[in-house]
Amino acid sequence: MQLQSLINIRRDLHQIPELGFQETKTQAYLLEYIASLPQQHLEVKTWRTGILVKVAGTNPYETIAYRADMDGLPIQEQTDYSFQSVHSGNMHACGHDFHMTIAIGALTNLATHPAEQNVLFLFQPAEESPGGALSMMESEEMKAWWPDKIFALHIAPELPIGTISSREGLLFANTSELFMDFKGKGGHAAFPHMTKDMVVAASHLIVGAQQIVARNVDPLDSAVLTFGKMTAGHVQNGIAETARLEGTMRTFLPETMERLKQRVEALVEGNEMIHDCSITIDYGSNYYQVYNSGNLVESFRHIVEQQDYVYQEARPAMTGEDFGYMLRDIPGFMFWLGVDSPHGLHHNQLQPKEEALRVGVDVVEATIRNLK
Ligand SMILES: CC(=O)N[C@@H](CCC[C@H](N)C(=O)O)C(=O)O
Repeated sequence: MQLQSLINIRRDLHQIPELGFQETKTQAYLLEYIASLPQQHLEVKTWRTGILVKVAGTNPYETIAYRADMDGLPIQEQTDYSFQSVHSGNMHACGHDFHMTIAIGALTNLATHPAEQNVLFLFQPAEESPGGALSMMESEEMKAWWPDKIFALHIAPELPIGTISSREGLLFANTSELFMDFKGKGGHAAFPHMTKDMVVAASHLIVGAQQIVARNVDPLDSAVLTFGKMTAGHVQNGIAETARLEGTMRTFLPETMERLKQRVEALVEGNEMIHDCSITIDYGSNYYQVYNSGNLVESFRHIVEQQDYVYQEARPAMTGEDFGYMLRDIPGFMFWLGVDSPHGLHHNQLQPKEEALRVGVDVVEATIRNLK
């Protein structure tokens, strides 16, 4: 498939980012494209807003799957692209437009020149939140086409084009979302003694939370607790009755996540007493670590090097991915694809270079055909 065709598809998808399990336009776009391919080797199913495409092999001894996530993020795009998101407030700021386009590129080639084994393309909704991998795996559609091996990629803004990076074992962390709702008593800014100020309570909790990792996690282990969003109050001269914190926790060890949750709960109890308020905790969605199968990563490294791309050993990252659930039950791996963007993942100016689409398709197709 020509680079320009890949670019056109990526740009179309980039314009219509949709949040988890709302990917109806994205699904319709992909289904229309898939229907335009030669159909003799293809079978297509939908599951919620996702799609499963099976390409029959010429001498099938197993099924290998490639998974592409489909959802965008609730971020207002600030790029100067002529093909900016037309869904105000949503953006493909995590590269899922790339992931889907690369799947489409490899699928297009395989539809006319199938591999020996069966290939399953999984277009999976809701990676960012609330997580689609686990429920997709539990669906009748996926159970009927259960693969023997699986892999996926993620764009890496900090790596140059042509560089591929992965590692055996742990690649991404265990994650838990963290939502806290504060309820106190609002009032006039001039009468603080008659109120329970939730701006102060939430600020106090944020500062206290900075000690949780620093003083409860073994320095040789790793964890992160980040609050990415804080909302409270209505007016500059009023005292806020409610506040909400939204964040995420990341750990390399599953047991460290349990420790973080215990300490968060203790901190919340303490803050309720100090500020005479109520605080509820919701852990939202939790993702299982991404743990790569060693022998498959080794085979993958050979495939990358045979294609004259650069293979670089990755460090584990505190990113999360619900693809971890797929790797928990199916041998496989995930890798980083260099896209050389000056701005990183989840940034409102993420601008991956489109030449990386060609590299992605080459590597995915070669992996499907040659992974041992
Ligand atoms: C690759 C990537 O950026 N993934 C997301 C996954 C988010 C999981 C969940 N919504 C959370 O925030 O815990 C990430 O932020 O790492």
